[in-house]
Order: sequence, then C-alpha cells, then structure tokens
Amino acid sequence: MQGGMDGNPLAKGINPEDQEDFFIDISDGEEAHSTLSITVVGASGDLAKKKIFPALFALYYEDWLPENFVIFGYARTKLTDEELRNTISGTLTCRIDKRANCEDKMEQFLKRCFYHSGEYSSEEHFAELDSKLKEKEAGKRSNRLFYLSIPPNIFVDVVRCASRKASSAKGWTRVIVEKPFGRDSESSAELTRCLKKYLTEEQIFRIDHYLGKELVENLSVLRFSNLVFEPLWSRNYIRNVQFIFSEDFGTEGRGGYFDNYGIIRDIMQNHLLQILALFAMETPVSLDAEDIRNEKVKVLRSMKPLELEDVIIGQYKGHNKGGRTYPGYTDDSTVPSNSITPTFAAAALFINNARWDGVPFLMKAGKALHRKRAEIRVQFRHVPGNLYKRNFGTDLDKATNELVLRVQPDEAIYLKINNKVPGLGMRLDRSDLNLLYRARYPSEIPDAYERLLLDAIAGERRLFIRSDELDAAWSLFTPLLKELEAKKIAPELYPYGSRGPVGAHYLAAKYNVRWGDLGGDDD
Ligand SMILES: NC(=O)C1=CN([C@@H]2O[C@H](COP(=O)(O)OP(=O)(O)OC[C@H]3O[C@@H](n4cnc5c(N)ncnc54)[C@H](OP(=O)(O)O)[C@@H]3O)[C@@H](O)[C@H]2O)C=CC1
Ligand SMILES: O=C1O[C@H](COP(=O)(O)O)[C@@H](O)[C@H](O)[C@H]1O
Repeated sequence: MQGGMDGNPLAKGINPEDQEDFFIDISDGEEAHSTLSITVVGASGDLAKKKIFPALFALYYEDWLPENFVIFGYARTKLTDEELRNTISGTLTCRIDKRANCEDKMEQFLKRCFYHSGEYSSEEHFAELDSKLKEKEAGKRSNRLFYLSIPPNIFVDVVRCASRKASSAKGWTRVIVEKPFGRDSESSAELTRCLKKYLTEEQIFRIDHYLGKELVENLSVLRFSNLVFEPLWSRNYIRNVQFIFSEDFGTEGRGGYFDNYGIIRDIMQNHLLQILALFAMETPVSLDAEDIRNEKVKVLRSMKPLELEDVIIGQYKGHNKGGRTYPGYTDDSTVPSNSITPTFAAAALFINNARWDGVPFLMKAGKALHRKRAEIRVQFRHVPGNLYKRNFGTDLDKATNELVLRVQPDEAIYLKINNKVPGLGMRLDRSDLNLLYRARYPSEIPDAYERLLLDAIAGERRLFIRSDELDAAWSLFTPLLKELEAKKIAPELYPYGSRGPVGAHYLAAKYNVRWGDLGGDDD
C-alpha cells in the first residue's frame, strides 16, 4: 500500500475550483490514468443510507471527487445495481438537495454506483467484487477505499477477505472502520491485533465522526490563532470545561446495538473524549497528523482513569405527557426488560499536568432528553477583586465569563460577558458576543462524513484515531465500565424528555461546578 494523494485540499485551504489541479499535482501526475473505487460494505444498512451515500453525493456534486471514480455497495441483501440506485436517490437527503441541477448531477452520480451481493466472510465473493472493480477500473492505476459500515463482529472477516482478494494491485488500499472499536481495553487491543494481520496502521482509518464536525475542527483554530484565547487556556484562568451531548430521542431501532454498549461506550469514550483531547492538548509542533495525534495521546495518558465516585449513570423511563406516551428504554422490544444499561452518564475527569492540574473536565451524555444539543462550555474564573462585585449580589458565578462552542444544532460560538445596560444608572447585564454561523456564513456546513471521506481519500489522518490513542482512551474507561458491570450498579431513572437525572447536579456540585446548559440564561 502507498499513499498517492497525500494532504487534504480542505485542510490546506485549496479552493474547490483548483481541486483538479490539486489532485493532479500530488497524485504523481497520473490523474487521467488512475481510478478511485469506494466500496461501502454494509450498503444495505442504516448508516450507509443516512450518511455515507449522501456524503459521497455531496462530494461529487461539489467536484471534490477525482475524475475517475466508482462506488460499489456490498452486503448480503440481494439487490441489483438499479435497486441500489433507487435506494440512494430515494432516501438521499443531504444539504445539496435544493441546489441547482441536483437531479442531473444525481443521475450522473448514480451511473457510477454499482452493487455486489456477497457474504462477509467469503473470499470467493470478494474475488468476484475484485473482478467487477477491475472491469470498471479498466487497467488504470486503482486506489481502493473500503468503508466498513457493518457491525464490529464482522470487521475482521471483511478485512481478511478484502485484503486477500480485493485490495488494489497498483495503487493504495485503505479501510475506514466505523466504531465501536471494541468494548474495553482487551477487546479493542484484540481487534487492532487482528486488523493488523491484514493491514498496516497507515491503511486503517478509524472514524469518529465528531472529529469531522465543523465546530470541532474549528476548536484548534479558535485557540491557536487568537491571542485573546490562547493565553487563557489553562488552570490559571479556566475554572472548568464541560462537554455536553444530548439527544431528544431514545434508542429507537438501535436498541439491540445500544444495549451491548451503553452511553459511556457509545458517546463518552470516543466522541466526547476526542473533543476533550483536542481541547486540552499542548501546542503541536505542526498541523501534521502525527504531531497532533502525539499531543492528543499525551493528554489522554496524563489523565486519571475514571472511578465510580466520578460518575453517575441514568436510564430513561416511559411516561405520559400532554396526552402522548413516551416509551422507556426497556420498552424497546430489542432491549431486555431488566436491562441496566445506562442511556445517560455524567463524569468528572482530571488531567494531571501542569496546565490543567485541578481543573474539572465534566462530561454529560444522554438520550431521550429534553433537546438535541452538543456543545463545549468553558467557564472562566472570577475576576479577582472585581470592582463591580456588588452588582452581582452574592452569586458571583453569574459574573464569570463563559465561552460556548455549540457544535450542533445551529452552530455558534458565543462568549458571555458582563456589560453595562445602557442608561443613567449602573446596572450590569450578562450578554453574549455571538458568532452565529448561519448569520455570518451563507454557505451550508458540510456534513462530518463529507470531510472525513475526503480526508481518507486524500490520505490525511489528522481526524482519524491512531491505535495508541485508542488504547489510551480505553484505559481511562475500562476499569470503570468493569466495575459498573461487576457490581450491577443500577442507573437512576429519568423521564423521557426530561433534563436527566438529578445525580448529575450533585456530581457537578461536588466540584463546585454548575452545568452551563441548565438553569442558565441560554437554557
Ligand atoms: N447508524 C448510525 O447512526 C451509526 C452507526 N455507526 C456504526 O456504523 C456501523 C453500521 O451501522 P448501521 O448501518 O446502523 O448498522 P446496521 O445494523 O444497519 O448494519 C449494516 C449492515 O450490516 C449487515 N448486518 C447487520 N447485522 C449483521 C450481522 N449480525 N451479521 C452480519 N451482517 C449484519 C446488514 O446487511 P446485510 O444483511 O444486507 O448483509 C446491514 O444492512 C456499525 O458499526 C455502527 O456501530 C456509528 C455511528 C452512527
Ligand atoms: O456515534 C453515534 O452518534 C450518534 C449521534 O450523531 P450526531 O452526528 O447525529 O450527533 C448517536 O445517535 C449514536 O447513538 C452514536 O452511535
């Protein structure tokens, strides 16, 4: 395997118009003689329909894909090429939908989409796929990307078959692996060991789609390119940092998967921890993938593994509201009725290094809560000897600055500041300096999967998880997960659509923290 197209046009700030040149320049001058084949394994599934095909179409629509490309769907379900195309065009909803010529572009895109039905552990079926790929590649140098959008228990079978029978003979072969990467340190290490029998680390692209979200990508820009923020980024000025994920729906349809994992593995150990590592890392030597990932690993290794006392867990229960019945987690037919799997968790984490000593990093993640939201909240310390102290009464917390990065929905960055209310008196007000993306930037925000697919095609690994990062992440959570399971700790129940278990408030209060998303002025 070798990387032909190194560097990401997006990351390097290259305009879409210059993109053809970009690919030609760095892919050894053979664009016209090379092809890109993308095989979506598990093409009949939910993620493929919801995210992967729409992202590929958006990339095609905006001319980010190279001139010669084909897309194959692979799964056991028997489908014709036409049926796959109908599924793609029928279910496709993405940001491009309302653009000019969308239908024509879709028609052209669908002509590049094909399907092969096969078993996941059959080398013979992957050899058949290889023949079809070769036919489309027509003797050109071929780069092949496999996207494993399948349950993890079949990752290794697919990688074995694909690497033995369908890897590229003349170009690179890369594999995007969806989460979950194991259930704990041991199973994750075993998965990595098995994958590495067939692939090098450079060929494995472990995806965490939160790293592809616009605001997460912007986190480093905000910090490292603004003098007003970088000097404040430490225990000297920051009192606590909060990483919050909430969904206003339950496990609907994914209960079978979810019950085996729970919210800590589903959201905290990966999405929230990855954001935390990006937030807290030291300045990397450069923007190179290895330099960034080196710094993230250092942060993760500086953290104290979670203990039971640092965590509270919850599970949503059914209830009636406004004449509507909301199901509880265990009402889901794919979930055991006595399940104690957490659908909510809050945790306090600490980084034992000079920059962050003593600063609580709080995480909160839950399903079936009162709203859908993902955000990073940075609460700053009090102003020492604040001249206006008496204007805030006894509640000094109301006078502290807070920086909020709203990852979704309605992306925004805002800073809560104290301001004088205009008028003759001296009344202070907490106001927002607000950068609301939809007001500032007219263009739609690309979906995370677009960015990540493009990165994988370009061989840019910055936003993918390296195996040592994964080990470090699991080391933090594995002892806690084992203890929760061994002791069969029952989650605190919370009503579907509520703000979650009260325990989350007590946990925060233990560290003198208030959740910024609840009870505040932007709640
Ligand atoms: N859906 C989502 O929102 C998200 C999903 N993911 C991850 O992405 C991957 C794909 O997710 P999703 O599309 O929801 O998964 P699905 O359960 O829809 O599975 C994808 C395809 O895999 C095949 N499959 C399913 N179960 C089995 C099985 N037990 N044995 C063999 N094949 C099976 C089916 O295809 P066929 O029967 O045709 O072979 C199915 O269409 C998973 O690893 C998931 O954890 C990650 C983030 C979000
Ligand atoms: O990885 C996952 O993410 C989704 C939430 O993703 P988002 O981009 O819609 O915020 C979550 O619903 C799912 O449980 C989890 O596996």
